[in-house]
Amino acid sequence: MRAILTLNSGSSSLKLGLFSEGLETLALGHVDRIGRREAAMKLSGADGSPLPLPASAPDDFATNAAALHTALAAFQSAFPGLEVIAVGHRIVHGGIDHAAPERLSEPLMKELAKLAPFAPLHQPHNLAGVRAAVDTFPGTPQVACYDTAFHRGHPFVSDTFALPRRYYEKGVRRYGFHGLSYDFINGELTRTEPELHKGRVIVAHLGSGASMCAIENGQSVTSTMGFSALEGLPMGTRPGELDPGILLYMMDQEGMSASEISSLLYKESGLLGMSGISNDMRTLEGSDDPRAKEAIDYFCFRIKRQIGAMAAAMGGLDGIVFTGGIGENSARVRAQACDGLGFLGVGVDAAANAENAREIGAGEVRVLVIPTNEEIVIARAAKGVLDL
Ligand SMILES: Nc1ncnc2c1ncn2[C@@H]1O[C@H](COP(=O)(O)OP(=O)(O)O)[C@@H](O)[C@H]1O
Ligand SMILES: CC(=O)OP(=O)(O)O
Ligand SMILES: [Mg+2]
Repeated sequence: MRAILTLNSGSSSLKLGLFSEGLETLALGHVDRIGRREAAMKLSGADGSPLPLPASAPDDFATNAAALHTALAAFQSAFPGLEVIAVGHRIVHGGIDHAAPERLSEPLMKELAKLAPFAPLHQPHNLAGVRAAVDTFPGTPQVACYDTAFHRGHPFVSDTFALPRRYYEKGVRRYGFHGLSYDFINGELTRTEPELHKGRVIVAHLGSGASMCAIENGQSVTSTMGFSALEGLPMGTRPGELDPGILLYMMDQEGMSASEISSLLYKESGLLGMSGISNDMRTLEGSDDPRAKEAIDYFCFRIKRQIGAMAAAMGGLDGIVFTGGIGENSARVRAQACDGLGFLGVGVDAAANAENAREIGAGEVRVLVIPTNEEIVIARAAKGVLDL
């Protein structure tokens, strides 16, 4: 069986997708906590039912490459005769120049590696995923799909910081991320909501990483994430928007090094840092600790602020789409983020919201819940680029 494989390698997780040449989903995989003893893999077939897992050995998930091999072995036993004809990769950062998916080559890998300092939690792992796939499938074409690409056409005011111009020239710009997810939602709106698609829509991608994007007539206007995946909304372990004076204070007064600050910002802040309990929204929602409530309140308040800001950026609002693990599943977050926005025409129907219904709005502004699918965007791009 000929298939397209998609990979999304994160710092401690690996997501895989297996698609037929006709782009039907054959299987999905998710490996969590790579490199830790509690590492775990979940595989599901086309209908979402779990696929059998092979017997596991201690080193199966020791590294990204090991996790990839383990997951592939499981796919191979579930689909005898599996032949991977292309591998598509989520590459978080495409920099200034890469605005469309493209075939990976050694020179391109070198160029993309130079962007690693811009996305230290993602880019090196994405590229390690490419290396592992090249080793596993020598000669098989590999395609890069950039998380930044969706935003490359946004206007200059959304692309720049108010720093001396030389930094802009050096690439210190607002890139924006989660573009594969926004691309998917945008495509769904084109297909199912053509009128709304022509209008002004805010998409809130709320997962472990979280961002929002204002999309007008299918084009990214502005996004909460900028230069790095740290800006904007608070996230599982990242703080989101922060006064840069705090970083100066940490360096000058607390004597913190760049790597200590980096660890604080990427791994110890956000929902985890605020609550002191967990980076996982489900756990926080299940907790009666007041710090869990405060962390959720802060998360929702920042989303609400951004809805107002983005509506202003577009001169009005026709729809809001919630997506990502939290956006798709947390009725509490959706309700709280939209609470008090009646002046914008935003309301939420409590019963529909509680059921995670597709349409949850109760005002003039459409409010939708649409599950994202970054994997299919990668598979489509691989097929398109390689003309399969
Ligand atoms: N039923 C639920 N209620 C609230 N939050 C949920 C629910 N299911 C998943 N989540 C949250 O979604 C987040 C993970 O989102 P996801 O998009 O899967 O992450 P990733 O960015 O790793 O792909 C976690 O905070 C998780 O708690
Ligand atoms: C860019 C980003 O934050 O990605 P993720 O949500 O996968 O962490
Ligand atoms: Mg994500």
